Amino acid sequence: MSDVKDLVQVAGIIDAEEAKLLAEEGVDWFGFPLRLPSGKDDISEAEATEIIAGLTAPQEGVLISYMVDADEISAFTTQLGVKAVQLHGDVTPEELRKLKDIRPDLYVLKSLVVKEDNAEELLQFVDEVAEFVDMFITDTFNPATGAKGATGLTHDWNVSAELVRRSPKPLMMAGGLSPENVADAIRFVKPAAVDAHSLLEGDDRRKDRAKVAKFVAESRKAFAEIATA
Ligand SMILES: O=C(O)c1ccccc1NCC(=O)[C@H](O)[C@H](O)COP(=O)(O)O
Repeated sequence: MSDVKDLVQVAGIIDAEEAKLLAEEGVDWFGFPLRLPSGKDDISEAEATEIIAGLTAPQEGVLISYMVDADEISAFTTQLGVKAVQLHGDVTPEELRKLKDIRPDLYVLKSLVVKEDNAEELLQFVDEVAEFVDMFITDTFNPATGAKGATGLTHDWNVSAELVRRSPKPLMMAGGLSPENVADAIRFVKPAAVDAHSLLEGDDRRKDRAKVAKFVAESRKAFAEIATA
């Protein structure tokens, strides 16, 4: 997982059938939000562990977590058998440093949740923690609900683009990405990776095969374009 580039992640896997669909459509990383503060996980830890064990490289399972304690994060990733964790909570720079110290093998993604007026704060945070993080992921804040992830909302892509320019580490872009807008997002922001959840679902709240296929195809096409631009 050293040179992570042109990667497509889909988050919010709810069962083995959905994971199989995503694998068949060429998704690289599979995000499992677990132990959410709401207490309402979409999948059990046991089923997530089984799915993760069945993935074959370059496919990887990623724990999406609000945990903020390095020891707890480390223990939970070991339990699940994941090589990567996406930290969505307010983890301090000290805990990020500790996590890197105790688990140099773990690929750590830290979220940068974009609000109306916090671009400068995010840029400073990147400067502060980049050495303890392997990748950043931008996401969108929903002021109406306070949600920091899976909002289905886009944010100001100028902020994501500025974070890409500033960060010495690769950046995954997320927040309201869909089959229709992902290519424009990649061309504008030039991220190393993209991620989506809500807008790949059908009315039954499961991932829709046609939407996933188009999201992957549009992403690959745009990544190829920016590589040659
Ligand atoms: O995916 C979730 O259910 C989730 C829940 C709580 C925090 C983060 C979560 N996911 C993180 C992701 O990587 C999502 O895919 C990302 O927030 C984008 O979601 P969306 O805007 O719905 O595409």
